[in-house]
Amino acid sequence: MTDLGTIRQEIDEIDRGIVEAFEKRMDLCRQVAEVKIGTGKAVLDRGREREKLETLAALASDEFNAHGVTELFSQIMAMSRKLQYRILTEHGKLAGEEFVRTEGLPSPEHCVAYQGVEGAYSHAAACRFFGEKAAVKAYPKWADVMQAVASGEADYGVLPLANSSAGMVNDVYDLLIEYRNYIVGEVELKVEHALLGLPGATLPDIQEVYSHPQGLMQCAHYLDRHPDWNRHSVSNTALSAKKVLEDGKIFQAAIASRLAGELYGLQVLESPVNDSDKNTTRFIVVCRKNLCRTDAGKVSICFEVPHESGSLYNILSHFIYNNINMNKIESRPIPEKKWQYRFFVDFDGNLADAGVQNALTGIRQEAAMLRILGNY
Ligand SMILES: O=C(O)C(=O)C[C@]1(C(=O)O)C=C[C@@H](O)C=C1
Repeated sequence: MTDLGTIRQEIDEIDRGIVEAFEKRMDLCRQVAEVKIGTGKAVLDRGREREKLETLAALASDEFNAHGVTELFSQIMAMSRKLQYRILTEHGKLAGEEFVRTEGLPSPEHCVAYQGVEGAYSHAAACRFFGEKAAVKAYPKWADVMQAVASGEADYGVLPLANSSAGMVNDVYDLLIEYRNYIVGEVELKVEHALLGLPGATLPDIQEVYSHPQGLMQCAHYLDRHPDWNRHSVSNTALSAKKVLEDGKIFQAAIASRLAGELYGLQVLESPVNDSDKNTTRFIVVCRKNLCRTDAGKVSICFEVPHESGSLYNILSHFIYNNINMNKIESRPIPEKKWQYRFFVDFDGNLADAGVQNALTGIRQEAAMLRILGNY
């Protein structure tokens, strides 16, 4: 039997040959990129790749190797594309060039929009980001906030995007696509809910509890310990406090902030009632203008991929290849395309970074849709 050392020597020699052939191939791909820049032809040519994979797989001696050859050459061609995107980027074909770079965000001229009523967590987030003196304006729905920003009625809008216990705020993700506003900032707020009742009410009086669905979700374990309480959703936590005051019923309680309790003259029956003491909501600040702070360190994008095997993997490979740290991925259904999804990804970086530009150039060409939602 041949010993391991001898076999390995032979493998090493073959591998050297593969590297040499790979480098020759990449040199040719460099030339392909120059031609494509000249002609404006897209880097990705699915037809050519499919044909190549079929031809090469047919050269293999058995099915196992045919599968291996398909895998190997898919990767080689993916590498070739990444090299070409880099060259495209070097030639100034930048993804994300539509953004206007700014040292700091301009102060609001008109107002900052938030959803709910005074005392809402979004109100607190707006004050945290823009300062207590900023002119804020409440709107009934999240879509109204987006619309006010899109129309210029408000300079900025503050919306909750995710909560550390209840997860993503689906509707706000969908609104980011529906409206062409940009994310220009973010603010995290530790959320501590209180159970609020009318002055004089006690815990045993309570039968009906009102809050925003997110508030109810974030206090689900606490509420489970009171199975006889009926839970009701309203459009905002602070609004639930207002409602309890206005209804004047001793058996009603709201789940909202202490501040909302103070504003609407309710008393704290129990606090905190959220299940996790780390309960934190991440709010985004949106603007109609495509502003990007020069020191921005996070990019948010949304993309759709063709409905075929491996397409998400291919898109994510652009982050790995360009050494980009992706810190969040979420998906939302595309209503017009049954069982298809759009993806929302956050990653570290600035649109001026070469790696970010390479990755976005690749994703722009290979995804069915790409939107850069913001760099902040
Ligand atoms: O032939 C091309 O057009 C290339 O860009 C080269 C190549 C390859 O590496 O073979 C790479 C990307 C295309 O999707 C198809 C093929």
